[in-house]
Amino acid sequence: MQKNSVAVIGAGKWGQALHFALGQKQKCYITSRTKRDINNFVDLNTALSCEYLIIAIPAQQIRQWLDEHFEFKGQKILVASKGIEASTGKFLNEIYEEFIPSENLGFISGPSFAAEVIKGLPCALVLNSLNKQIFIEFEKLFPDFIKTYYSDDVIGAEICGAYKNVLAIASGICEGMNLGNNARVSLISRGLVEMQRFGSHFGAKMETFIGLSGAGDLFLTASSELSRNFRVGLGLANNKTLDEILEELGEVAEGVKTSYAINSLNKKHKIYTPIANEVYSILEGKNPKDSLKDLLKD
Ligand SMILES: NC(=O)c1ccc[n+]([C@@H]2O[C@H](COP(=O)([O-])OP(=O)(O)OC[C@H]3O[C@@H](n4cnc5c(N)ncnc54)[C@H](O)[C@@H]3O)[C@@H](O)[C@H]2O)c1
Ligand SMILES: O=P(O)(O)OC[C@H](O)CO
Repeated sequence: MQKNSVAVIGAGKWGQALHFALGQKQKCYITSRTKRDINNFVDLNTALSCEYLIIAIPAQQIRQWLDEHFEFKGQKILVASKGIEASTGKFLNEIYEEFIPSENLGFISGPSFAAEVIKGLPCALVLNSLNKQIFIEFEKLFPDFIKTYYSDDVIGAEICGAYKNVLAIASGICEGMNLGNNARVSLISRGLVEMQRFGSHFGAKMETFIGLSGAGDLFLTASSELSRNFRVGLGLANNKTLDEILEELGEVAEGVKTSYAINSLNKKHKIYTPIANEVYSILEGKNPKDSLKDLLKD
């Protein structure tokens, strides 16, 4: 393993933004499935030999990627994805822990549009790990324009990062239906309560929901067309099919598959999640106007 070396795995929007950010203080490698014309682009084996890895591949692809490509050699890993595995209902920390010891794992959360990070605009992020040493080591790698906070609430961060994407779809639907600011903010506020109810069932801490990982990322994602998930919602309200929306988007919108995962988890654990239920139903073909009626009377 190359001591003190850093690599980003996955050269999508977020991988490239993190590569830019981490490249401010030290050399930062990047790799992806297909070769890209990016500074310090390396093959996968070179990246995997780095001491510090930041993995930014879509949530639904993580298990297969770890299974087929990853070899644990003591690397310290920061997970940059946000989502829940639809086929199993597992949170990303649960998947990673099947392959890597938890003391080597950290998880990024908080409001962070890649499009702004790649311009060097300021933001604040949370690095979540059960091992504070992971935070101490990764914190030093981040540039001055990103303020990092520590939390040990890994499950809380994972749930917030995943759930807010589903709520952003709901908010985009609300916006696309021209329901007004009162409706959108009511939806976001009740979404925060719903996300906290869901998360506390799995042991997440209350403080996580009112901080950057929870309210912070939810307010950002559910109120801006920069969000891919919000744009999925706009498309659904405008009667586009999901296939059309995803094709136009050309990037991952994690909230779609995550809403399937939440639908299974809330049935299994009997958690009351009316907004996520309606997003799931709309993705399955329900008319958003019927969802609105049901949400107002539920
Ligand atoms: N874009 C953002 O603003 C942002 C911010 C925070 C977190 N995230 C999260 O980061 C993750 C990645 O998002 P993104 O914006 O980079 O998405 P993206 O659609 O821009 O890129 C996804 C990348 O993953 C790669 N990929 C897809 N399948 C793969 C596989 N099987 N093996 C290896 N690589 C594969 C693709 O080639 C692509 O480079 C998502 O979970 C997202 O929620 C994104
Ligand atoms: O564009 P989205 O909806 O995937 O959101 C990106 C980030 O998660 C915002 O923090």
